[in-house]
Amino acid sequence: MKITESALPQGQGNMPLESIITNKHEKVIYHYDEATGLKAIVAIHNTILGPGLGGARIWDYTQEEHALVDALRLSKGMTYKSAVAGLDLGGAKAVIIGDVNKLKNEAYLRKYGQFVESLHGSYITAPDVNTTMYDMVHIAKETKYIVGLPAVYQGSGDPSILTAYGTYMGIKAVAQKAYGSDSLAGKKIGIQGVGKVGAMLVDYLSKEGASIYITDILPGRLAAIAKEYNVQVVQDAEAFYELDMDIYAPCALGATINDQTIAKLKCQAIAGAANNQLADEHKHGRMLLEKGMIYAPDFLVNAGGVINVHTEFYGNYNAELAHQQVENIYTTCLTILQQSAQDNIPTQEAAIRLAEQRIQSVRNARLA
Ligand SMILES: NC(=O)c1ccc[n+]([C@@H]2O[C@H](COP(=O)([O-])OP(=O)(O)OC[C@H]3O[C@@H](n4cnc5c(N)ncnc54)[C@H](O)[C@@H]3O)[C@@H](O)[C@H]2O)c1
Repeated sequence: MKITESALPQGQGNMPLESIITNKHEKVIYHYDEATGLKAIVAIHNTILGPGLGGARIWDYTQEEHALVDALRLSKGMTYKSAVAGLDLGGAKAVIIGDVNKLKNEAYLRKYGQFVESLHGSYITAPDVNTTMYDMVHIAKETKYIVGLPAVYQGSGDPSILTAYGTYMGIKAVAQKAYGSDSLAGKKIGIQGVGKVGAMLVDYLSKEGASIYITDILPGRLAAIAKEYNVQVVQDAEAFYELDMDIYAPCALGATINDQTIAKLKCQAIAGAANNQLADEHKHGRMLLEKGMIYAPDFLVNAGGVINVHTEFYGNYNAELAHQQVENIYTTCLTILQQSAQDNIPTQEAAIRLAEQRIQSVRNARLA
């Protein structure tokens, strides 16, 4: 089976189910509840470093196989994200199938919480597409294996704040590599998508004196940001790729780095918060390398959110510790960029290699 981009909320299309299944997931569980209409899949990819943590997304998939593919792919991504961020967490993801507007209510969320509880902590749930930190409050009535609650419930609150900070660190790291200095003063930076993360990124970049270009499909978002900050608004989404910018920061959708956009982009570097930026991880990672364009791996740059909830899971939420750990994205990113240059491999591959080495070394330490 092949799926197309439009079938998924975000991410890579044309990925055969068979190739994803060979990713060696530890466990995949399907749960159906007739009374509430809950249909959920939890995919646990790898728990060598710790319990599998990943968000729960609700999406009205046209076919249930698409949901399975999404769960398998995203849970594997979480394994790498946590491993490369140095967290004691494995990778997992929950995908809940259905129309969020028709189905989501307290009973539905509590039923989902019971399902999570039945997995005895091998999976820890969190907010994702169509699930908010306020939904977590209902889910938490049924399970202790949950993070991402609002601050008033002793949770870590809105993850976007640290995701934006991590993205800012990634941008500074690519600038250091490209220009020999991580100062962003005067650098032309294009932010695609000024939602929760993109808007906060504008704030960091404007404080550093960057020259900021923004685009978004929502004119209201553009107007709100332009009212508050000195930014150039680009209405034409396609023309955005051809801008004379130094750094491109994708903060909207996945798969925006593809055959068409690589041909148009003139920037020196790419670093942004969006998940699954490379339409084809191998092909487009290699194309960027060959074009001499520095690419900060997305799952490293946007790890601020999972770093934030990580400290919530292991005891009391510690904002200061989380902030420090997010700052480390800068150093890790430089290490990966260096490794990629040294071995002439795409940065995404260098990041995956680093994650796999860490998982393997911890596995070896346990066996020794
Ligand atoms: N929020 C987090 O903590 C977090 C963590 C990890 C990854 N991410 C990823 O970062 C990205 C941004 O997250 P967010 O929380 O800011 O989301 P958001 O929904 O608040 O913002 C996304 C913005 O992108 C805009 N957009 C959508 N399609 C677009 C297009 N074709 N061109 C230009 N703009 C477009 C939307 O209008 C919106 O303003 C997403 O890909 C998300 O999955 C977010």
